Amino acid sequence: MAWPGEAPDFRIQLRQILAFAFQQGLPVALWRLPNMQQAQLCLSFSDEAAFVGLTPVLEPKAPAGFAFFPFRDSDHNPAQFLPANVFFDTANPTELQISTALEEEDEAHMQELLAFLGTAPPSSSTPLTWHVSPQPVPHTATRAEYAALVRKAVATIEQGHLRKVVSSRAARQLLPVGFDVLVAFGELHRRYPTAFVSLVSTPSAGTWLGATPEKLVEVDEDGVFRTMALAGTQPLTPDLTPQTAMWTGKEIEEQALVARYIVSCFKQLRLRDYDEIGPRTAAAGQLLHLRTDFAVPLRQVPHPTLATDMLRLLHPTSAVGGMPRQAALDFLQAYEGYDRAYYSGFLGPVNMPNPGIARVFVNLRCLQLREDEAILYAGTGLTAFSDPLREWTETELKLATAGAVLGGKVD
Ligand SMILES: C=C(O[C@H]1C=CC=C(C(=O)O)[C@@H]1O)C(=O)O
Repeated sequence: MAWPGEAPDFRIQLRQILAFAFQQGLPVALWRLPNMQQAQLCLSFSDEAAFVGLTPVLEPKAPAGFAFFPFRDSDHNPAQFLPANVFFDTANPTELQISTALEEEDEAHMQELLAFLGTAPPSSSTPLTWHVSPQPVPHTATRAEYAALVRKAVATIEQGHLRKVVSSRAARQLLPVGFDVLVAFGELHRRYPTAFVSLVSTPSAGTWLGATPEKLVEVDEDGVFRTMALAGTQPLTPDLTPQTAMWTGKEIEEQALVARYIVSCFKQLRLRDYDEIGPRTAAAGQLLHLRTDFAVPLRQVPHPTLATDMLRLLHPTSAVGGMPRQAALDFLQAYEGYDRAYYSGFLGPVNMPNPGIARVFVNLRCLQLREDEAILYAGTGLTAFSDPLREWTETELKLATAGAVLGGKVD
């Protein structure tokens, strides 16, 4: 349908929809795909309807919406799938797409939304008061605590119980005066053109902003399935380019384990025909990573549910958990010492705007907004060769990606 009322400017329109979602306690997701200019938004008319508990189904007949999954599914951090009741694309700002399958109670929300948009002042200064998670602020590790965690992981690897584990930590930073969540989204959009940039806000999960470089599972408009093995990190300094970067044995091993895990998932599904390109060096903001890209043309393989099956097998990948997978997850549960919540979970649009297209990313380089502070998250892949101080420095570099929208130093 046509945008109700005056369609002043897509930024103001996004602000109006976000203001409505926040005032009404409704879930909302705003995202910008890698290498695209336009942003898209999905608004749901019910917080309860977003609770699904199951890994989303990615096939074309499955519901359309935005997946927002935690690292570890729990009552504190429920798996969510925001139904696409309303879809807005800044490429097409005179239109608002409303789902045809609305429940009776959703109709009332729809009328309220239309009335709100029809009468809201077209102002770029409407304040936005985002949803805040009901969960407590997580423990934030000191440098000494993080070093102890890295040493414990290295010892466990040396004893032969693990090959790799990805430890992580959270950090807190006060929001700058006048912080605006939509301006921050725009800043991530501008700074990180090749990332998946997102703002997800629901009453139960709180508000998350991020710019992730890691694709988990994609099915594109040509029916091609893609995933990637991303690991190994070094700063992108002025004297370096992706072509000239050199990698240590530690980083090569770390990334190879992730690639091998993806291949083992294909094997489990008895899929032999896949393209594998890499590893190559890829830039992500101010960092470089090693990356292997995998692709499968779904129209040429007898495996129509490959994307859903791979999503179930891959999450959490060894780029955020470790190898062997269960042993690494058990180690993190026992020793990491804080709740990752939606950091290193996954997120992205499914069958939206069109059926058959899904783009799901790992929630990295992200932060969670509280009333007056941000919680930032970052992790590092550990092998037998990891050094505690280097790993701490690497988390600082990673925290700075999303932290760039806060100004000042993150501790
Ligand atoms: C766990 C994170 O990054 C992963 C992805 C790329 C490189 C990584 C690394 O070098 O450790 C991590 O596996 C994070 O950004 O918090």
